[in-house]
Amino acid sequence: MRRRTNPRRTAKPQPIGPIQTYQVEGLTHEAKGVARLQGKVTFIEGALPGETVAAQVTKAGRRFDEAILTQLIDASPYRVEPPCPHFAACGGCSFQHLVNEQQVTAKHAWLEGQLRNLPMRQRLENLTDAAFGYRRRARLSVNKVKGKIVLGFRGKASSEIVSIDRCAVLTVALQDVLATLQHALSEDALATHIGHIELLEDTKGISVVIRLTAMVPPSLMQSWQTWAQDNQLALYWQAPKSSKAEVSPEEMRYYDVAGLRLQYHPQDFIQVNAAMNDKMVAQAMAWLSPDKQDVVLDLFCGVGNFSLPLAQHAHSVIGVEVQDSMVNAARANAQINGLENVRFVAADLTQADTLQNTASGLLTAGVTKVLLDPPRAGALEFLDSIIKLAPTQILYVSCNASTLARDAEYLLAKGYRVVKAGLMDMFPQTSHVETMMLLQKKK
Ligand SMILES: C[S@@+](CC[C@H](N)C(=O)[O-])C[C@H]1O[C@@H](n2cnc3c(N)ncnc32)[C@H](O)[C@@H]1O
Ligand code: SF4
Repeated sequence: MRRRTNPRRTAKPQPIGPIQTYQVEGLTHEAKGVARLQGKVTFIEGALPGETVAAQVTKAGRRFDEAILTQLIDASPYRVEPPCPHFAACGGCSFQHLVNEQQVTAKHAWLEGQLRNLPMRQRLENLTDAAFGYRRRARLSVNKVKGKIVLGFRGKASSEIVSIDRCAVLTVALQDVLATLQHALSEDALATHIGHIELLEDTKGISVVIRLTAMVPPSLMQSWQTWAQDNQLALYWQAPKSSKAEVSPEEMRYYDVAGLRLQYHPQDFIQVNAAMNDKMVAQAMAWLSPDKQDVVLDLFCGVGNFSLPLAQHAHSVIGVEVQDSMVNAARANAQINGLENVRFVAADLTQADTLQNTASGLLTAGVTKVLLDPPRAGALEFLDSIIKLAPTQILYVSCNASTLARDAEYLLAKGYRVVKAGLMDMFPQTSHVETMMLLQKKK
């Protein structure tokens, strides 16, 4: 069977100019060294601040150039040998050549820049944990190249799949499963019928979700079921052309947070870094400090990762989430944990009237505090609906500092002030930056 060509496939950048010497002055949060040559800014892949490097331009723009490092002339004292042998080719990590503390320093400086227009009395805080072995969830692609099965991640310089046998950011148990899977897939008929494979580790154990691109004979599925049993793995299947929600069997997984047990299904969202999730939830409780007078609204609540810990302290909690499966899981989680002061609403928050329609109910409920954890696009569409509820405090958890800055500026104009904010290094070695910000209604 011919594989579809990927419309997003990108080619490896090619050098277009002479090799030149650069003094590197800065670092972007995407791990590109920043240098200037005759006044023009050049972003150099792989270069670090304080270094002298030889580099070659791959893309010349009007305002800046992009270049690749060809020779390290004088190295930074913070440069380290990347622990992962796949680092040069794999697109999963961008920072392994820089000692972890300096990665956090670079992300911190970048975040300060993003939030520069927001008056804040306190300095940004940093929340960190292990630099490797932290990922409890990973999605690997499968492809056949020149007759060989390739299981791995998309590449750094192109979207070709790079074969990965060990991945240093995965939990140790998932690293072992990956190695076993590589071996099992290499000669198996199933391999050509798989789009991607997801690995998950939680408190219950390890599961593997196989997304099929075509139906396969039941005998083949059965032999994989046996493989999974032999390796003490739970196996889930996603049928070809099915929606993300159609993953079978129905059997739920679970993870622990804040002394609670939370069920979820493998297609549901959970935070990828378990140790950082524990710290993040603890920080959210400490910053928002809900007490028995508080009615807390938890927007984008997933399976109740914040809502249920909040319900342990607050008078009551209302969680809002668009995915029915997660709302059902959240309701079950409240029951399992014996929390009767929390309810969950299934609603799409990007629809302007969602909160407005429920606003009268929420107003009667007397919401005092709001926690929101939106996707990258942020929350601008419904900030007015939140403001109408007049919460005394808003805790904003963000995976996109630029939409956070925009939304916080809006809240500032509407009578809130920023109490504090902090960087959460959820994904060390990568350029992702997560932020938590506490806003307070001015008296
Ligand atoms: C970043 S996750 C956070 C989930 C949860 N707070 C946690 O910590 O596990 C964002 C959540 O927002 C939900 N979501 C995305 N778009 C939404 C929308 N338009 N309305 C309501 N929920 C939405 C997603 O399904 C997902 O569960
Ligand atoms: S994602 Fe894994 S395999 Fe890829 S560079 Fe990072 S540690 Fe290595």
